[in-house]
Amino acid sequence: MKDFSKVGFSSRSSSSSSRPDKRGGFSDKTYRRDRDQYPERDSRDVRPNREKDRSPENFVRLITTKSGVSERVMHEDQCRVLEKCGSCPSLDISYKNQLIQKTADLKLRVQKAGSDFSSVLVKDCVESEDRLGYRHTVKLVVSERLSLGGRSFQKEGNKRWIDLGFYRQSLNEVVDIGRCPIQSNTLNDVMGWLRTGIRLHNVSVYTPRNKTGLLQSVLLRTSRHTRQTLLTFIVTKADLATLRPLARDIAEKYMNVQGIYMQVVAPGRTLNSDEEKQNENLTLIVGQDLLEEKYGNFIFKFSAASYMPVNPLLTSRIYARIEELMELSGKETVVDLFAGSGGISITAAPSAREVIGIDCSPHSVKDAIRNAKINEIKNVDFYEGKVDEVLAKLNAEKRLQKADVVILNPPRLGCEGKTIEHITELAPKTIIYLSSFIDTTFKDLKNFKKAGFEPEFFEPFDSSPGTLNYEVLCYLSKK
Ligand SMILES: C[S@@+](CC[C@H](N)C(=O)[O-])C[C@H]1O[C@@H](n2cnc3c(N)ncnc32)[C@H](O)[C@@H]1O
Repeated sequence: MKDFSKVGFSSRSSSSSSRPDKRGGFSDKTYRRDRDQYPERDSRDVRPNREKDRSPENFVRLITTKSGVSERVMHEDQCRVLEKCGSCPSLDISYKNQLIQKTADLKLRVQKAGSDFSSVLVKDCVESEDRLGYRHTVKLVVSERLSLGGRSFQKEGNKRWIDLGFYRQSLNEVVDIGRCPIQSNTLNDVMGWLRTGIRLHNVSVYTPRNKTGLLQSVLLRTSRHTRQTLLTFIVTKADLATLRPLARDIAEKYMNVQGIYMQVVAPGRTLNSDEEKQNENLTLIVGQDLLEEKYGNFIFKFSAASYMPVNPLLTSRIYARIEELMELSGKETVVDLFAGSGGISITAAPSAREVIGIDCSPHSVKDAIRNAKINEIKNVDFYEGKVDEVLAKLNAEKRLQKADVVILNPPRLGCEGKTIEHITELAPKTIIYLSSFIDTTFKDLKNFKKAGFEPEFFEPFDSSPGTLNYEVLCYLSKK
């Protein structure tokens, strides 16, 4: 276990050279100089707020047309690549108005979804207590710039410029996100060490044009509670000889880095969510394989391969709200579908008779079982497999034929196969659907409605301030 009182930079290396030191490590001074090339702020024009632009309709229009947002609120954490990156179109709109905008956006989508939902109440968007620095998991593309301002780096010997970021909208170019204001400081610090380390350890970067190079992207996840961080290098081939010195150096320099992994993915191929979940080619290079996070009063340990929510403080709030909506008296059977590492199951368990959690990821189920043990929860059973298959099996074996409450939190495309049929066979009084992609959720809600489950309200939660994303709790009851 690492000593978390020692967070931040280590001062163990005294070398000030920009080359690796005798042990192959790089110096703090080099790191700081590299970091200063990516300033956090930039000066921008502040345009006056105009009262007439503040109606919800205007906000929806402003974000969808992208033409001249007229309310700009400068705050000290302004992002220097706001427009280039494009991920946070409402970062410089006041937070109060971001919430109004998201509520209005949901109302519009509910209206558009048709007459099935037109009379359903849409509640106000619940705020995120962390408005900046809330993002605790991210996947970043690694790219190497070969020239800057007309100067070629290659012609100047071993100088290199490494970018970590996202593909620029509609262009095949990576925008380095600098010190990203919506990202936790821990992740921003690790990114700084990464840029320096990749450069000084001479790790080659994959270039789609030439189809050469080793490092494609990095997955980072960190804990708000302990700052423990796990890092995964996504590479084109297993090359531990190259990656191990870099991994050792980063783990030694940055005390929060708990474990560093390598994952091999075919060159240039996008890592789809199934591959991320299966993680067959995941190898631990240095350190330990778990980080510890806290939601509400419960402790959770996550491995690098299981699903981990992005905004921890808001996640605690959503779990607490789900538990409240379940109205449990201690006699109920609760079924938690797409249960991940067990967050909802474990939060609900103390108020229920029993909880059954299902997820297809073996890593998440392993984490969920461990998390139940850590929190001394004994009335939860987790099952691994596809939701529709496991529900059918549990029903056939008479292990699960009835439930009082079903909570489901599926991935982007919603429910597959006979999932909805199997849920309605359990005859729950309440169904709670937590959705990150409301447009695809309407399809499932229509099927629930056909089976007699009416949506009573939609409650949005601002999981990603500054961006257009939010999550929605849909509360359904049997009519
Ligand atoms: C949005 S996450 C749910 C997270 C979880 N509710 C939590 O609070 O951490 C979606 C989960 O669904 C799982 N999953 C995706 N497709 C599935 C399927 N067909 N059957 C079972 N689980 C699935 C993924 O492994 C992932 O853990």
